[in-house]
Amino acid sequence: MLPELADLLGTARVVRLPMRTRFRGITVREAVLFEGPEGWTEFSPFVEYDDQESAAWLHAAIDFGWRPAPAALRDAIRVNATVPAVAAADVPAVLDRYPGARTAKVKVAEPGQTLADDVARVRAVREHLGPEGRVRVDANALWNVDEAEHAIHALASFDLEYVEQPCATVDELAEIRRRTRYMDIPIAADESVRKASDPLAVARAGAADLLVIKAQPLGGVHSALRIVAEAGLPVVVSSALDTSVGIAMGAHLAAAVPDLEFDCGLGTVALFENDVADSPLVPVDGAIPVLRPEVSGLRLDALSAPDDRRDWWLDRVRRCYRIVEHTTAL
Ligand SMILES: O=C(O)CCC(=O)c1ccccc1C(=O)O
Ligand SMILES: [Mg+2]
Repeated sequence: MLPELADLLGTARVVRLPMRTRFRGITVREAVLFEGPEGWTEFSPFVEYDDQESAAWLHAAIDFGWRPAPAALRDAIRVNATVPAVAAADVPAVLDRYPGARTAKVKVAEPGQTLADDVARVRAVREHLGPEGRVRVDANALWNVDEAEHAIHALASFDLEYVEQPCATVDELAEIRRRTRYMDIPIAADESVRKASDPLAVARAGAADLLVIKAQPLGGVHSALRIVAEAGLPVVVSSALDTSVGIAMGAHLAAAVPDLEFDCGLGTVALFENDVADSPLVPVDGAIPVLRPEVSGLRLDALSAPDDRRDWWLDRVRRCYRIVEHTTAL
């Protein structure tokens, strides 16, 4: 199942996509695309990740390009709008890029901002979506337990669907979950799943009500599906600021999850100025279709990364391939 390194590298295209709005400190996102027998696939670990962590992302890329996807149980996936840590006044412009979305995920706890900024942003989202909208927030592990308790209490009046990764560790998640139980707001684990040596530890500890599941960091569609089955918790399938190709990987995972009660974080192509497909996987009527987008050669050329970045990424692919070779379940 594992392709030869030369075959992998032979189809590699390294692209750079400018973002419309800064997200997680990122204004330009780089990705490697490969074309396997199943179609185009993506490798895009964040630049600061080490090779060990990035190897799971390469495993995922190979899985999606070289192994048939599991049977799809649905042909469209409802997605949430993703609202970066923008000023409240800019919220309507962000939400307008997600036509038909009934759910929004709002970034909070951004370094350099205050709880008042978070409250104003979440209020603006709630006002825009109306009482029937679903509003969730994501703190990316940036609060300690006391800060989280204070912030969740301040945000509770906006009727939160859940709070994603309020604190960093499994113990802290368990503690904040105990402390906020009276508010009846579920706690979701993201980094505690995708960056943990044991992605099931948080479920086993009873430290979260639901899990955020991402195909690339969890080693691909098949291995993520196994984690979903073993965790026994509800899941949200999300992504990592991918091109339409990586989003398609997430859509195929979401399509195969037995129970999908939450809208998925697969609408983020809307945050980019450009994409590798003429028909990008952006939400229409609040959903994306489960398909592999047609990648455009012209767009790949226009979005090509400069030579030094291409060399950096291909070296990274070589190093990660050596790790995958020795650990693979493919
Ligand atoms: O879930 C979403 O709405 C979009 C994806 C997202 O938020 C994200 C994208 C890149 C890196 C981290 C995260 C995150 O969920 O923390
Ligand atoms: Mg998250």
